[in-house]
Amino acid sequence: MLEVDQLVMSYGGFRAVDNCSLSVTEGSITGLIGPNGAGKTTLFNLVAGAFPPSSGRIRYLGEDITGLSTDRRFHLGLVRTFQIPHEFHRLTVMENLMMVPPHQAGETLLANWLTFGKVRRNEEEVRQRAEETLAFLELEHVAEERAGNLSGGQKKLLELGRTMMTDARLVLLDEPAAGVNRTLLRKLEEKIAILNKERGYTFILIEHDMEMIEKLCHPVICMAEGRVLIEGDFATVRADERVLEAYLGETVGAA
Ligand SMILES: Nc1ncnc2c1ncn2[C@@H]1O[C@H](COP(=O)(O)OP(=O)(O)OP(=O)(O)O)[C@@H](O)[C@H]1O
Repeated sequence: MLEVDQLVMSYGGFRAVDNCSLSVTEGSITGLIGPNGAGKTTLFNLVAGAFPPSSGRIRYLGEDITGLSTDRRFHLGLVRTFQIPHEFHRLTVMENLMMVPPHQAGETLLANWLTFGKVRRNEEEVRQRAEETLAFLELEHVAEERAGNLSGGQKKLLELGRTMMTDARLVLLDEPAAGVNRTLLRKLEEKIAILNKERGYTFILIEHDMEMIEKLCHPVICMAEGRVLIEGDFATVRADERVLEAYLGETVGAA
């Protein structure tokens, strides 16, 4: 579904992504792990189209998308989970779902109000989809709550819900477990698994929570110093000496 070929991203002279090649199979939940600074988020940004690579190519569903804007990628179903923009904290959970923009880039309140005008034409359809999404995520009881008042875990579920308001095919999840309590974490894992199995979403998931990676991801790709160290099932990757060394290097560095 996705092929990253010899991607390079340099910041000044520093290569955050350094000749990175990997592929992602449709229908998988691919885990992307690696020590801090390995280049995982930079790789996500390149795949989502936040900025262009210094060199290398990205192919998605057989098409070279290296030069495509974020919007075009979004229309092809390549979606990075929506953060809830700051100004949306004052809006309710329901409004946050109903105002998912057709374009992710430049997500501003004004742009969304303009979009809302269009959305009103098929408001019933959108409302129905939002209600289904709320039911799926078990968030109906906070439908009229302001998004800013939600817990960390509820916000992550809402972010997933906002993705579900689009026609996503490949979803990039950046640290979904961060700041989420154990109970909601289990729910988040369950919902990701259902979206994958029953609704056909393919996921790439950056995560430091190894329990979540072990439960959900196959394969697991470990990056270090901007490139792929190893890819395989969780047990194989965890036991690989190069992976241990990469993480150990991080621990020693931090100490
Ligand atoms: N805008 C930037 N300017 C300069 N250097 C950057 C920039 N963004 C990232 N880097 C550097 O690139 C390297 C890779 O960063 P990146 O955030 O992609 O790593 P990561 O694997 O996602 O790390 P983490 O797990 O800590 O989020 C790091 O050394 C980081 O300091």
